[in-house]
Parts: sequence; C-alpha cells; structure tokens
Amino acid sequence: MARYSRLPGSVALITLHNPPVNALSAAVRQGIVDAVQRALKDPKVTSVVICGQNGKFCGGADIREFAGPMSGPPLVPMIHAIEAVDKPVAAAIEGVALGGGLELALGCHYRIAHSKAVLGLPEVTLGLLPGAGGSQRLPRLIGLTAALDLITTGRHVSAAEALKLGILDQVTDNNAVDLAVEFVRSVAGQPLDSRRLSTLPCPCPPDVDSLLDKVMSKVRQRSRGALAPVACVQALRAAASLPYAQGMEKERELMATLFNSGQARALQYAFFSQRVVGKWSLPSGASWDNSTARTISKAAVIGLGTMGRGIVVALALTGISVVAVETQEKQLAEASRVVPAMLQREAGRRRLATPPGVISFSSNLQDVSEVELVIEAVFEDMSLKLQVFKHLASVCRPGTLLCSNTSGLDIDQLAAVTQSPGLVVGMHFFAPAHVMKLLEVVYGPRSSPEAVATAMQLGKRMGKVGVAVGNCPGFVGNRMLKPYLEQANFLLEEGATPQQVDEALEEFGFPMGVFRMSDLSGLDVGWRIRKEAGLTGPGVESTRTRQGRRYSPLPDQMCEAGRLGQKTGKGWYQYDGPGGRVARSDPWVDIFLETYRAEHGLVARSITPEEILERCLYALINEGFNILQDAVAAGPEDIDAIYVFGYGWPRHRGGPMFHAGQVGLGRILERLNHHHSHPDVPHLKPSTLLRRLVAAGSPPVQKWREFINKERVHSQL
Ligand SMILES: CCC/C=C/C(=O)SCCNC(=O)CCNC(=O)[C@H](O)C(C)(C)COP(=O)([O-])OP(=O)([O-])OC[C@H]1O[C@@H](n2cnc3c(N)ncnc32)[C@H](O)[C@@H]1OP(=O)([O-])[O-]
Repeated sequence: MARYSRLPGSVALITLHNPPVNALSAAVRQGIVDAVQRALKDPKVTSVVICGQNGKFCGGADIREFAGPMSGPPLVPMIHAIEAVDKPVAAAIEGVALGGGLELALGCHYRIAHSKAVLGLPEVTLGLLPGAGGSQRLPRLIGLTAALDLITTGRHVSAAEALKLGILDQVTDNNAVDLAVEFVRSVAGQPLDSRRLSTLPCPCPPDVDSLLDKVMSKVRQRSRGALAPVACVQALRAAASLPYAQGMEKERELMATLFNSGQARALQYAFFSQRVVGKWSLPSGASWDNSTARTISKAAVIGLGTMGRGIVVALALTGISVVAVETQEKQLAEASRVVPAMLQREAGRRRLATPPGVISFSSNLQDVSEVELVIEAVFEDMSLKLQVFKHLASVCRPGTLLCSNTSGLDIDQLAAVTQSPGLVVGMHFFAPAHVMKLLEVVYGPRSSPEAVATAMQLGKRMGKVGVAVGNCPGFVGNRMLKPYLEQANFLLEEGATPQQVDEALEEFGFPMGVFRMSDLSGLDVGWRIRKEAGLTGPGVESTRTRQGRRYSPLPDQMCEAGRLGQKTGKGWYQYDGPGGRVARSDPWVDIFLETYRAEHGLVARSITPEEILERCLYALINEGFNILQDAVAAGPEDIDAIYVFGYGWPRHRGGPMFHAGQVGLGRILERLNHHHSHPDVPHLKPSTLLRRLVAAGSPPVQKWREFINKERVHSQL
C-alpha cells in the first residue's frame, strides 16, 4: 500500500509501504494512484514527495507477482500520470531505488537521495528490460552512452555516481525526505516542462550507430544466447532514434517478448534460489534461524598455492586479520610478494579505499595458535591433509574452527583426527577464490550447527553465495561434474572432436566447453585423482573398463604424452606456447583419437550437437537427482545456485535442475533410458527420484523439496 499524509504547509507525502523492500505490488500501485489523485485534487497541496517506509525507497516491481496474472493498475500509465502532474513531485530516495523503483523516480520531476542510497536498473539480470519507461527516460536524462552501460549491465550505482551522471538533483548525508520536502516547497509554482523527461531529446554521440553496434556485439559475446541484454540495446536504439511515444511502443513490444520467455522465468528463479540457499537447513533440523554463528576477527590459511592465496585475499577484504602459513620457503616468498598486490587489485576493483585486513606471513604452523578459524588449503592429498589437521588440533586453542578447502575429500575423516569433530567443516572455494562467488560449506555427520552457521556467515561477509552441502566424494559440484566429463570423453571415443563437444556446450551458453576448460585448469589435476583412486598408473591394465565400469583412458594418455593443457602449451588444443590462452585445434589430437579408436576397434560415427548436449547435460542432471535423493543437497535451488555461481552454467537457463523442469522431466527420463539402453553407455541409469517425479506427474521445481520430504517419510527413496 501507499500512505498519504499532508505535511504542515502545502506538501503531500506519499509513503510506499510493502516490507521488506517496498516492492511495487498491485496494492502499492493502487495506493500510489489513489494518493496522487488526492494530491492533485487538494487545492491546498502545491507539491508532492514520494518516499519509502523504513528507509528504503523501492526495490522495483514485485518479482513474486510475475509468476501469476497481473492485477492492479499497470506501472507505465501510473508513472505517466505522475510525470503529468502540474505540481512538482520529488522522489526522496533512501536505501534503494532499483528497477521499477528508479523508473518511478524518473517519472518524478526531481530526485533527492541520501548519500548511502543505491540506484540502478537491474531488470536485465531478471531477463527483462526497464519496461516502465526506464529504457526511454534514462537515456534522455543522462545520455545514450551512460544509459547503455547502466541498462545492459544492470549494475547498481552509488548516490555519488548517480549525482555525477545527472540522475539525482541533490544528495544529502542527512534526512533525504526532509530535504525533499524543503526542496519541493522552494520550487512550487515553477514551470515543470523541462523536468518531464519524456519530453526531452535523447543526447547521443555523433557516431550513434557504431556505438550501438559495438555495445550489441559486446553484450552478445558477454552473455551468449541471453535475450534480455540484446533487447535492452534494441530499446535504447529506439530511444536514440524515435520520438518518445514510438520508443515506448518498442519498449512495450520487447518487454512482452521477454516477459513470456523461459529465460525471464529462469533468471527470476535464479534470483530467488540465491536467497533460498541462504536459508540453509541440515537433516538434523538445525537451520539458519535456529543456529548461532560466531563472529570471526582473526583467521589463518594453511598452504599458499593458488587457492590459499585467493582465500587470504577474500578474508583480508572483509577486515579479518589473517595469518598466512606456508612451510615451503620458496612458495612463501612468492606468496608474500604476490598476495599484497592481489589484495590491492581486488580492493580497487571493488572500489574499496584501502584493503582493511592485516596479513602476516609465516612458515611456522605454531603461529596459528591464537586465531579463531583456520582454513586448510594444502595440496589435495588425504594423508597430507590428515597430517595438517592433527597438527592443528594440537596447536590451536580449544574451540578453534577447523575448515578444509578440499574439493571432494572426506570431511568426516579429517574431523576424526581432531579433538572437536563438531568444529570441522569444509569450505570449498572456487578458483580464483577472491573472485568466484560460490562457496560450498560441507558438513559432516558430526559438524555442529554453530560451525556451519559460522562458515555460512563468513562466506556472506566475503560476498560469497554459500551453499550448505552434505559430505560425499566431490560434494555437489564436482560429484555432478564427474559423469559430465565422463560422457564428454566417451563422445571422443565414439567419433566427436573436442571442438565439436565444446561448440555444442558453448552454444548452450557455457562460457567455455569442457575440453577448453580442462586445458585451462590443467589435465594433471584429474589425472592425479584418478591415479590415487587406482584407476590409472603403473600396473593398471590399459582397458576401457576399470573397476567394473566403462572408462576412457584418453585424458590419462594425454597427460602421459605431456599434454597438460595451457600450462604446457598443448592439451586438447594447441596454444602459442606454455601459458598461451588462445586455443587452436591441433591435428595431433585428431590423429591421436583416430589411432586410439583403431586400437580399440571403435568406428567413428557422426555425433549431433543434440546428442552431445543430452549425453553431457542429462548425465549431470541425473547425478543432481541422485544428490537430492541422498539428501546431500537440501533442494534443487542449492544445486542450481552451485552450478550458476561456480561452474559457469548459463544463468539465463536457471541451473541444471531448473533446466530439467523446462525440458520436461518425462523427456529427460526418456532420453536417459534411451542412452542407457545403448550397450556402450552404461552410466546413464536414471535416478529413482527422477522416475518418482515423472510418475507423480512432473511437479514444478518449486515443489520438489516437499515431494522429496514426503517420499522420504514414506520410505520411497
Ligand atoms: C514491470 C516493469 C519493469 C520493472 C521491472 C522491475 O522492477 S524488476 C525488479 C527490479 N529490482 C531488482 O532487481 C531488485 C531486486 N532486489 C535486490 O537486489 C535486493 O533484494 C535488494 C538490494 C533490494 C535488498 O538486498 P538485501 O540483501 O537487503 O535483501 P534480500 O536480497 O535478501 O531481499 C530481502 C527480501 O526481499 C525480497 N525482494 C527483494 N526485492 C524484491 C522484489 N523486487 N520483489 C519481490 N521481492 C523482493 C527478497 O526475495 C527477500 O525475500 P525473503 O527471502 O526475505 O523472503
């Protein structure tokens, strides 16, 4: 709703009221329409201020309403009516003015904000465009170039930047509503024509077409296959070239297309998933709202390889003091040189003045004795990690939280060598750890709710999307990756090339296909893990079946040939030299694959992009269902957030489990059955949960949690 009040004198105050962010629900829109009418009719009112309850102007359209039929007054005419009012209307912006919230403010004649306010048109991140006139009014206010930046990225800007851009008329450190009231009183009676943005021309640079073409190719490259950024550029082209009314017509057409696209639904689902995973719960019943987190001010990181260095930076950026320990002198010296520069760079990128945390480097594990939390980030080797944990258990004071950055080893085994297994959790970061948003917080059977809550809260302080997951080999992300990689390798055996597989996946929206990605991260990482698992190495017979399952030795043979990826200048592709970044296809790989197939009596067949996607993605999705069935992830949103924030799953496709729902669970089941029945593709046996969901009529993804819980109660899973 919106409250109307008459302030002493002649100012009407309209206050949006819809906690927590005063989103523009049907009731709020109706409230605004009624209040504006009242202000118009009251002859004693000479000016109007619109503000939001509880220090938040408005978080935009109510995203929850997008799922159902629209009711209440529409936004566009409501904002037009405000712009047309013949008494000055000012938006008093505190907290946030985002999306429809900023569009509402752009319909006002003046905008006055608190210095801590944040503004933006983030609709593009929800698969939409600023469809309440924002795509036409903002460029008229701040010029085409700046509007293209804001609207195609959806980035939030500070009040200071908004003032500089010309979005705001005034900024105050004091009460923005008081200032707005004072301001509108002072301008009452003055002409408003030049304040109505819809009547202004759009300031454009001389080479407007080349600017628009450049931005269009940039957005297409940045978010391959995403519709909204393209539509945003089209709407801005209309703003630059058409009169306002025709521009609005174009905005309406584009918005209608986007609104009904699966991509908008996927992105809105991703928005809510990100929030759902913060409300974690464990099978024990412990959850975010009944567990207490400790506030950490002093932490340590053990191991200063690539991951450890990134974790040190991520911690230091929050203001935590970090003891960074590395026992190898050479590595320590390098880290002491590199980490401060990384910190400086990242602080600059985040526009933080000076990195607030204090880092001390040490080669002595004894120096962690006073910290409250340790993150172990040594080499991925269980015996080494056990040694470190035993040592930590004897060095740290009682009550210290011990975390491991393992990417898939058993947390419980690590906990078992400490005196307080309840204080052990996994904190699985993703490289580069100071940049990537995902953090898997891994709880073992003995991890305490306090330890999980602390790791989740620490993740939030570091700006991560933390997802609490159960303990199993590979946890969620890497466990699902395994069948995906396996199928990609099998496809090479059957006739595909690395380029064909990568192209299909990149066309789907991944920033990098599986083989390009392997080259980037190094083929030796998986090789070492497979050697430890006894799947390859001296004495292991070179067959295509290992430990009772189909196995492709292709990646092992690449490593044996010294082709470890970008670092050696050769992998699935060739590069200009070691450390080269530009992948080119390599005839050596074609001959290698042909020889391999001939040796194993395999006849290459032609493989379609559809089969590549089905084999790779459905294998991954199927494992996702197994993970839900095993209660390793609490719900499909957890898996989807992990894949969107950590594995490059295209956000406009929601995540693997959401995608399964979009494709249709029946179809996924049918294709898995089809591939599974093929004699040489034995790893695609459909999960029981998938079968049960299909049998239950394929409920929407939002209902799966409830379904799984019911099935579990009735022991069907
Ligand atoms: C149609 C014409 C064109 C216009 C299109 C638009 O405006 S599109 C919209 C353009 N606007 C945007 O894209 C802005 C989207 N919002 C944000 O970016 C952030 O929420 C924030 C910066 C406003 C506050 O961050 P924060 O960390 O302080 O808090 P938090 O993030 O945890 O959220 C708290 C609670 O509020 C909920 N909720 C939030 N916004 C909306 C909404 N618009 N609607 C409904 N609900 C919303 C959120 O789900 C959560 O609910 P829960 O889990 O408690 O049940």
